[in-house]
Amino acid sequence: MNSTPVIDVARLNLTYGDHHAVKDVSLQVRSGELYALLGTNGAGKTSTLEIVEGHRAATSGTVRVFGQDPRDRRAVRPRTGIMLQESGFSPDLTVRESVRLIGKLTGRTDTVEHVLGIVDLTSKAGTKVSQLSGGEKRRLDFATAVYGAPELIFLDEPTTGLDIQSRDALWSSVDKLRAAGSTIVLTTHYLEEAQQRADRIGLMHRGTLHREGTVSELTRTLPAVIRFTLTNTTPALPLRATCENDGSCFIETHHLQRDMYTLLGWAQYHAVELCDLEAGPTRLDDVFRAIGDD
Ligand SMILES: Nc1ncnc2c1ncn2[C@@H]1O[C@H](COP(=O)(O)OP(=O)(O)OP(=O)(O)O)[C@@H](O)[C@H]1O
Repeated sequence: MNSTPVIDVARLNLTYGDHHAVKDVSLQVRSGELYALLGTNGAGKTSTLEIVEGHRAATSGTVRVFGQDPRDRRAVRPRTGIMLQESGFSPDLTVRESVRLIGKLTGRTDTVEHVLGIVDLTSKAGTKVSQLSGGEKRRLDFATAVYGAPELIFLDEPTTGLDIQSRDALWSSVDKLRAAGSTIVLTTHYLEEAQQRADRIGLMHRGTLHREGTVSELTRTLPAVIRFTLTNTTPALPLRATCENDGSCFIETHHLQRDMYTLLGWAQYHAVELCDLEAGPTRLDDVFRAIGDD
């Protein structure tokens, strides 16, 4: 990996009137990474990305993309693909015309047929944008963002409104772009997508970069959980558990494997059935839920 960051944000601040929307945010995205910028509603993700994308001026701080000021569109735009949350296509243009127009603006080389093939919209090439479904419009958005396989791609909630086949297809296209060296910046409220795919995650809350790290760095401070239901009276449990009147119990643990072994050994010995047994590592959802407790 190239050691010069693709994106370098230092002490970024943005105010809207009296509202301090982005507070002293510093982050770097390295070449080839998939960096997910996640956060609670109104945390400042879109505001931060709009500055990094060159759409908005910062109140203070510095932002460099490929070592350049992102407002220098000629230097940065040809190397960058952007899939915004809401598309800005002209409804009267056809799918083919939209891709051709936006493709030309990027200055990159590609063909309309190729990108429509990536998003499975070849059969809709002659259809007007106004006649596309919501999911098809999202796929068209993605097609224009990846036209010419840019070095840096921003994906803002890319899978919202997509069915499972289209989601899988989109992620497999992202995997191919990454294999070819593209750097990806993702925002999403589907945490499992970030958990599965992000190399690193920046977690924003109330304008600050609240936490940053790999999934395991973010989750390892929180316990894993074992859940089960007891239907009969049993001998005392071998571990500290929280149980409700209906018999449902959970155990929080930082030693999932060891404590599962203890629990299963106990259940086997006493012939206790652990109904609806589940055990899992800490998920990103839990990190989000813990934000308010920090
Ligand atoms: N143009 C604007 N003028 C004034 N305030 C704004 C403007 N855009 C955003 N805000 C405010 O700034 C804060 C950050 O908004 P932003 O859209 O960056 O958050 P976000 O993290 O993208 O949120 P979400 O997950 O809900 O999309 C919010 O409190 C929002 O109300």
